[in-house]
Parts: sequence; structure tokens; C-alpha cells
Amino acid sequence: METSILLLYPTSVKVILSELLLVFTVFLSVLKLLQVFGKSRKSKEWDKFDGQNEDPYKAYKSLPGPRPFPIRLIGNILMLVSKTGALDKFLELAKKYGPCYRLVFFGEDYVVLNTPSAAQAIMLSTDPGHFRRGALQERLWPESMEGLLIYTGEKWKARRKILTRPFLYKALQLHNPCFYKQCGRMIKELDEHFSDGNIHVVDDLLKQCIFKMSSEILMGVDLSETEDGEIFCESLETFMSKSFDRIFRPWLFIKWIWHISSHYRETQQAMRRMEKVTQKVFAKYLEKMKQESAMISTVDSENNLVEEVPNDLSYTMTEVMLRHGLTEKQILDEIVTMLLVANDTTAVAMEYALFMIACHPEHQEICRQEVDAVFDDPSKNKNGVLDFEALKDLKYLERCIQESQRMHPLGSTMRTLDTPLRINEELVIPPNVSVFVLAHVLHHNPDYFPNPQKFDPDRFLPEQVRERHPYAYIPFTAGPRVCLGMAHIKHTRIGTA
Ligand code: HEM
Repeated sequence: METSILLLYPTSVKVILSELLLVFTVFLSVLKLLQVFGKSRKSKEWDKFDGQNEDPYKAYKSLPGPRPFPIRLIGNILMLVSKTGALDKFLELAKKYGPCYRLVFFGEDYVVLNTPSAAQAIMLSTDPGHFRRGALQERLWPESMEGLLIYTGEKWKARRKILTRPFLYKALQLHNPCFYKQCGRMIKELDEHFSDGNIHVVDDLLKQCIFKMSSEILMGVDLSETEDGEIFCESLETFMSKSFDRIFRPWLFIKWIWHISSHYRETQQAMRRMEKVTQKVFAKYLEKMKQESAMISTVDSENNLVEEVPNDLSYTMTEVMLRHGLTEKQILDEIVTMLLVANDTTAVAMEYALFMIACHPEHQEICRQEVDAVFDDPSKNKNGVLDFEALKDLKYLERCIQESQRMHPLGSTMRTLDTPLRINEELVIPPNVSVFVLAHVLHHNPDYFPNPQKFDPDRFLPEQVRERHPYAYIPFTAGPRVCLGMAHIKHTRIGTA
């Protein structure tokens, strides 16, 4: 997800450097103190191994990497502010330093993993000591908000089990008509926009449509008739850009500076606006529930939902959470979280797919024929709603979307280790270090994707996929913390079609 952030919120080098200079002059001494403190704490950790014959972290200590700025809080962050952009910089670093290298960000040690097998080591790990989201993500996350995204250990396991239900195959089948309704509206709005024959930016429009789609599918409430979608999307944009600006302004990680900054005020206001919209969604849900008497399922001794007669509200997040006795605050936090992670990612992924297909008319033509064939088949298309199973027939379109996600992935994995992580025979990464896997780097590795800058949907033909390392392509990551909404994304095929 950091990738999407880097893509969505590019920052002016000039503005950052001038702010940086100002803050440096005022706070240099404070930072120096922090550095000294950080170093003395670190050296105590390393002391444990000094003098031992077998140093389990020997290979880790000799990993290569760019020299960090002497103040640990700044570390290597300045190198990301480059003309070519942070993603290309990471590609450059991978070429220079190879499969694993070290970085320092915001006073924390990082190891960047650039090969599928190294990525597999962290993604597939079932050690609860490897489940913690990166320290960076934890710091960026609003202090007042809890939930699946930020939980670790048993708390995460229990919440993940509850929240898996709205993403089951059965849930997707049940809410299939809703996707068509919302996609139909989106196409109508796009038609209206482009009726003047001019070029338009569709960013906001797509985000609002995705918000309405997600809120109806996840919460069972259609917000299309209100202005709430627009308010939520605007607030989300502010929240994301102001929060993630901190990556390039590390002094905003110092708590008291953050709390007096305009960035903090603006993110708080945006949060409150989003919560208000979500509260409305929740209130509407409760109202609808009374009318439809939807509380038809109960929880058995193993905490599974049973005895249900599915209707529009079944398998929604709200139903599931209410049934498991979550408090209103917990439910609101999860809903805001879900909309936060679902909205930008899905809209941007869809934009990229449409853009890449439009840039390659030869592929667009094949997709067009495939879509027409499926939609024109009366056995698959009933009253404008494509049979859920018929989605599988859009194979070429699916490959184009996969290739677009390969070239422009929005995902990355960051974990801060509570226990050591073994990468291979030699390399063990110690606790308190964060590991970082950037899908963009893996997806541009010519060993797995020859001529990586070429848009070639055939890379996803079954025979080619079979021959490739399963962790060479990880748009949604993999393993226990794999993207929960992954199955929902399949429906972007409908939108793209
Ligand atoms: C194209 C769109 C999307 C992309 C590329 C994407 C990507 C990702 C990635 C890479 C992660 C894992 C991050 C990590 O390993 O730390 C993730 C986690 C997650 N995603 Fe998505 N996502 C997308 C859409 C969605 C949607 C639509 C939803 C929900 C409706 C969703 C819900 C989640 C949740 C809840 C997690 C956290 C899972 C956990 O920690 O257990 N995502 N996503």
C-alpha cells in the first residue's frame, strides 16, 4: 500500500528541502540527542552477541546498503526524494545492492527483500512474531483508531476470522447484482462526463463510484442518492496526503511537533468527517435492518454464524460485527479502515487497467470482442446482470488487468520483527528490524518478467504462470495477512468491461 501512496502523493523537492533546512536549524541539537540515545540503546542489543563464536546475525550485519545520513531519524529517507521518483529509486537500489540490502528510515533499521524466495520467507511465515505491521505503518496510523489492519497476534487472528465472512465466495455471489447496479451508474456518469468530447480526469469519479460500491457491498447501504460519497472521498484524500506527507517530513514523527502541526489538524478534521459519514451508513444499516428483520443468523459455540436466510444485509461487515458483539466504536473503526484501504487502491488499479488497455489498441480489441461475446449471451446475461460464474469467461481481460497490476502494483509488505526471521541458510534478520518487500521491484525483475517494461498479457497464460516462482507476482501479497479484499477485486473486471 505504501506504493500507492508514493504514486498518489508525489511531493515537490523544493518545498521539502526548504522546510527541511528550517527545521534542521531549530531542532538539530534535539535530534542529535535522539541519535546518541538511539545508538546507545542499539549497541546494548548488539553487545549480547559480541564475543560469541556463533553470531546468528553475522550475515545480516554484513548486508550492503546505501550509507545513511548521520542522523538516524533522517537515515536514507532523502534518497527517496529523487527526480525519477521513489519507485525507480528502489529499482536502482535493487540493481546496485542485490537481493537483500539495509536501509535506515526514521531511526529504524530496515532490510529490503528483492527476490521471490526472500519475500516468501516473510509472507508465508506463521510465526506471530512476524505479523506486526511495519513500525512506519504503525506510526502513520491514527492513534485513536483500532482494527484488523493494525492488530497483531491473537487479537488480529480473532478479528480476521470474523471479517473473512463478507469476502467469501458466497458473499460475492449474493452481492453480485449490486456490483452491476453501481457499475451501471458509473458508466452513466462517465458517459455524461465525456459527452462534450473533451478530455477529463476521471480520478474523483472512479473513487466516488468505488466508495458507493464498497459501502453498499460491505455495509448493505446504498449511499448513491446522497452527497456523502463525495464528502468521504474528499476527506480520504486529505487524510491520506497529509498523513503520508510525514514520510518526507520526518520531524512530523516527533509526537509533539506532529500534534501542533497543521497536518495533524487537517487529518483530524478529515477523520471526523469520515466518521460522520460512516456513522450515517451505520444508522441507515440499523434502520434497514429493522425493516427487513435481517438479524436472522446466530453465533454457534465456535463463533461461526449459522441459521440464516440470506438477504441484502447478510454477509455484510456490519451484520457480521454486530452478531459477534463488537461495540459501535469497534464497528466504526473497521468500516472506516475498510473504506480507507479499499477505495484508493481499487480505483487506482482500475484506472491503470483502463489506461493500459487504452494504450494498447491491439489488446483492447481482443478484450472488446470477449466482453461482447459474454454480455451478448442470454444464458449468461440476465436482465443486464452477468451470471457470477460468467466472469470466469473474461479471460483475456483478466490477463490484461493482471499485467497492468504487474506493471503498476499498489502493494508492498512491511513487517517489524518481534522474533528473528530466517531468510535462508545464512541470513537471519534480528528482532526489532523491519523487513520491506516492494511488489514494484519484484514485478520488474527481468529474470521472471523478461522485458519488464513491455505490456504483455500473455505472461499470465496458465503455462507461463506455472513456470514462474509463485512469489514473483504479489499484487495483494500472500500468506496469512494477504489482502482481505482480493476476491472483491475480481469484480473490477465488471467495471473495466
Ligand atoms: C486493487 C486493489 C487492492 C490492492 C492492490 C490491495 C493490496 C493489499 C496489500 C498488498 C495488502 C497487504 C499489505 C501487507 O502485507 O501488509 C492488503 C491488505 C489488506 N487489504 Fe487490500 N488491496 C486492494 C483492495 C482491497 C479492498 C477492496 C479491500 C476491502 C474491501 C481490502 C482490504 C484489505 C485488508 C483488510 C487488508 C489487511 C489484511 C490483514 O492485515 O489481515 N483491500 N491489501
